[in-house]
Amino acid sequence: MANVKCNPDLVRERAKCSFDVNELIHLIDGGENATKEKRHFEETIFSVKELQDAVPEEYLSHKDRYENAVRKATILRDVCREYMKKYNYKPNRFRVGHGVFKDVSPFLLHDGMFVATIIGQGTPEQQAEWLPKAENMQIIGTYAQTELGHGSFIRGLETRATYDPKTEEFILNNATLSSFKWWPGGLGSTVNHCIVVAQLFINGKSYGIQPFIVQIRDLNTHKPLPGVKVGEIGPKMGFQTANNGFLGFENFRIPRMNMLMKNAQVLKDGTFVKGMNEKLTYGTMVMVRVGIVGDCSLNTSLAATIAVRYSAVRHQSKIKAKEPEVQILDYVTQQHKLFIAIASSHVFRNVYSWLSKSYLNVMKDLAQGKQDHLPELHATACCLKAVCSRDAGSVVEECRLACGGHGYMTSSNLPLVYGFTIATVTYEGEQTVLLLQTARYLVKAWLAALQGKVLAPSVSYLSDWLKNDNVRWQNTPEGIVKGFQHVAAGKVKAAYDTIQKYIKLGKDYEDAWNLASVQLMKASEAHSRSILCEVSWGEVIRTSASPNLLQVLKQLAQLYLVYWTLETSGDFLVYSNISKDDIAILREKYEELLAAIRPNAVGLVDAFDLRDEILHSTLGSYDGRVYERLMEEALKSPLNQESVNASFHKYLKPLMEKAKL
Ligand SMILES: CCCCC/C=C/C(=O)SCCNC(=O)CCNC(=O)[C@H](O)C(C)(C)COP(=O)(O)OP(=O)(O)OC[C@H]1O[C@@H](n2cnc3c(N)ncnc32)[C@H](O)[C@@H]1OP(=O)(O)O
Ligand SMILES: Cc1cc2nc3c(=O)[nH]c(=O)nc-3n(C[C@H](O)[C@H](O)[C@H](O)COP(=O)(O)OP(=O)(O)OC[C@H]3O[C@@H](n4cnc5c(N)ncnc54)[C@H](O)[C@@H]3O)c2cc1C
Repeated sequence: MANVKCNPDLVRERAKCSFDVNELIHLIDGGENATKEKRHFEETIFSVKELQDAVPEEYLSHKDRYENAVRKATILRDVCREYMKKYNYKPNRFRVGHGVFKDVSPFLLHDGMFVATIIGQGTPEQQAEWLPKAENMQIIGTYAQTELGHGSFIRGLETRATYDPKTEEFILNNATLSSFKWWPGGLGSTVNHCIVVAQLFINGKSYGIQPFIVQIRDLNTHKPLPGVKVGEIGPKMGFQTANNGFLGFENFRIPRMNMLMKNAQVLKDGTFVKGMNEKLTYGTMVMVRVGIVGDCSLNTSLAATIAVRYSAVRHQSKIKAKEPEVQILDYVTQQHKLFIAIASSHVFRNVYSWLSKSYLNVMKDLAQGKQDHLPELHATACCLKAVCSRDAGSVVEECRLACGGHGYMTSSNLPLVYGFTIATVTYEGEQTVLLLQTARYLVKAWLAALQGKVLAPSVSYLSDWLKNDNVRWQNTPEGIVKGFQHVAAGKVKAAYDTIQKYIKLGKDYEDAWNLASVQLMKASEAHSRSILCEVSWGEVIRTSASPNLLQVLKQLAQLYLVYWTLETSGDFLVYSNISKDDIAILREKYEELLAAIRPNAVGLVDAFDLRDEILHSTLGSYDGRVYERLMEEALKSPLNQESVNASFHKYLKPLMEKAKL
């Protein structure tokens, strides 16, 4: 990228940077070698001509866009397969995926959930049967759980799998419209297999939801098999190339061994054997929720890179009347909008890495029959997924707005980035629903703290707070982290007390819970924020880096702490010992941090190392040729390929002529 002719503002910005951008790139990637490997892989992918679109895909019809995405998905698969064979390298498909598809791949669910569910829910025999075929793409699959009538409340799913011991088969049925599967990615026209989550019935008795592997289309003709009704659900706000679909069965039979039986089993005679914990059936969702925290880091870095580079290039208005128009990045309000995006991306990355380690530890435990840490993992993954996805959505939208009118252009890519980022708030567990799952855990933890029991590490601050809720406020990062824990503990206590109050008033527990649920949701959010602050600050102070880089990383981590303290200062005033003077000090600190980060802003987004092919943005490319690119992209519009459009003769001219009469 070094020899590209750049916009002079960007050249000046890069010269100002106080740290070594390459050092940060290596830190983010996990080492210099990892960066080399990543770059070599991306170079390979983006030099494949067939993966580059001549016409921006927004101009294609819905059908052509899908077909183009499938075409590219198959080429990408081949190139990756060869590459992995040759270099034994496991790429981050998401990064290049955004480059190749702008949006998401029609194979997203195959990789992200179909294969993962066979691994997580299948017995060794079932894995041996399906995994090689799925990994080789001999079969293509998705994860079909959500129905028209139910997504959040999965115990309410209506698709039925009734066991027939005579033939040793399950019979799948969707008797009602609301039972039709709705949403699964790739289901529309791409996949031939599904993991179908259905209610198991044996001899008229329900055994809860179980996962089944089901072939739905003929492998040669791709026609739906008899008894299968399948199609695409139509255009959405984003995810246009994900090919989301619907699915229903009518007396569709599958062999007994197609129920994934790592947890629960159905024996030949119809005996149901319970698993160690029925919630292990929900395992794929926990894994994907952890992954979404990492996706939030990538999505935020895409938006931050586009908006920061654009803000360095764009000049508008003046700070001082007699001086030239300034780079909009010099407005402190612009810095306020954008630097939290850079900081959040680092926080999400650090927290993702921490959460992934917890996830792997719990998986190891489960393999040995130990499930003590599962509730804590579930609670933590739920609230972090909910808060990080919501934050990422807000940050991306703020970056888009920070680009003014040009941020509204599809060619800025910000609308698309927003489309796939905001989807993460809903899929894999709607945010409120997940926050309330965590609240269940927090309420139990609070009760245990009241009883003097030892709590799991992520909630041990509740016991500390009970012992001493009167800790003096300190305007240090550690003091702020403590403050977030105080807010969370205060909110958990308040929500718990509210439940008790309603129970005393004669309500049953469920109604009391519903009445207190706004507080419970807020307590859960506060708990999540306290984890984000504690973990990210902890990670940064343990980072080994050069003094210059460490200084910048600390500034970003502090910015995150101070930003959120100020955003939620009302909570701090209620639940901690912060004073109005402390808040004034933090405001000043915040302004200092914005000023300190300002010279490094472009260097910081360069360190996300997002190639132009991944950014897909007229506003965010490395060379900063913003206006040239906006015009070049506009000229690609089909309406600009002719000097007079037919509609003039057909409609406009007759209209004008009628007006003359
Ligand atoms: C590759 C990326 C692309 C992804 C594209 C998108 C894909 C999708 O969206 S797939 C569909 C995803 N769907 C969801 O995420 C549904 C969300 N709903 C649920 O997960 C559940 O219905 C629920 C957790 C909200 C509630 O489940 P339910 O069975 O009703 O449980 P209870 O509320 O009664 O809780 C009972 C008990 O179980 C604990 N628990 C719930 N889930 C888990 C879990 N995954 N792991 C461990 N434990 C779990 C829950 O905490 C309760 O515990 P107690 O409080 O101790 O009773
Ligand atoms: C882009 C995208 C891709 C998807 N891909 C897949 C896929 O591949 N496979 C698949 O199976 N599914 C998929 N889904 C479906 C997704 O998982 C569900 O939409 C999601 O879990 C939310 O469920 P819902 O639609 O039923 O929302 P609802 O639960 O109907 O939510 C509507 C409102 O009700 C509230 N609400 C619901 N229950 C409660 C409660 N207990 N307490 C308080 N409030 C509540 C919610 O907070 C929300 O405000 C996808 C969805 C999207 C948007």
